[in-house]
Amino acid sequence: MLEIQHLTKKYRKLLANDDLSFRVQDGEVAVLAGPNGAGKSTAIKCIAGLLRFQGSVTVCGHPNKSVEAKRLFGYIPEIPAPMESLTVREHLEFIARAYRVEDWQKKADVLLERLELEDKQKKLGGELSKGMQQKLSICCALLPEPKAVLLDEPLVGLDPHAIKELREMMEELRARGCSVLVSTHMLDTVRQVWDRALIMMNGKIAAERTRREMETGGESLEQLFFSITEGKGEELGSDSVHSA
Ligand SMILES: Nc1ncnc2c1ncn2[C@@H]1O[C@H](COP(=O)(O)OP(=O)(O)OP(=O)(O)O)[C@@H](O)[C@H]1O
Repeated sequence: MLEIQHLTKKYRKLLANDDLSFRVQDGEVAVLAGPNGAGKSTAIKCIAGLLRFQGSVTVCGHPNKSVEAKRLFGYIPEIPAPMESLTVREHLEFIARAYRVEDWQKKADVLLERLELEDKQKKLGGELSKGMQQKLSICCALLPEPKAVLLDEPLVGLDPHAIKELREMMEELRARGCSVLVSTHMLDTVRQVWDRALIMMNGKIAAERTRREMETGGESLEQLFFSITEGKGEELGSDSVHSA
């Protein structure tokens, strides 16, 4: 489980995340949506332990910056950053050794095949296209079979085959009890997958719904998104991100 309590992040005077609290249960896919500048990437980077913040984040009960937590979560950043001088295969070997992944060669083969990178294994990180870098980033995050996965705009730049595979991978992660938090603008693409929707606006969670609540209320994810972001929603401020 991912548990976020009172997460607050300021960039100097800019309050980018304002007291966020939510959970992503085991076997649940939570989608984090919101307009540009709402604070989604900042939240994901804080949860991944890449930024300093106030509040607490735990991964399966472990503080997010602990070694125990880092063993348990995978992170797919918005902008992939492969190592220029390692090949695709060497990236996976590096991850396998760092995380002590058993039987990693077979698991790597499956991931590479699913994301159509099997013929790119000898290419260097610096020689990959943006989409290939993104696919490699997904393979690296999923190879250790994490218990929680953070995906920051993972669909941008992927071809239709990879989008379909990633969607199926999210469903498989959920089926094996993983907590998945995915930030995206492509609401249509995650329509089949999400269990919990978190709509961010002005650095806050402006609305949180489970799929069941939405289905009961007859509301779609898009309707909720526009009702919040076009000013007809709940508890909103007027600026896109407010200063402290
Ligand atoms: N390194 C930084 N230094 C200062 N301000 C930053 C930094 N990174 C982000 N911000 C600001 O924090 C706010 C939230 O940005 P963030 O990238 O988290 O939004 P987002 O919801 O992910 O947006 P997008 O959908 O455009 O990716 C914005 O006002 C942004 O300008």
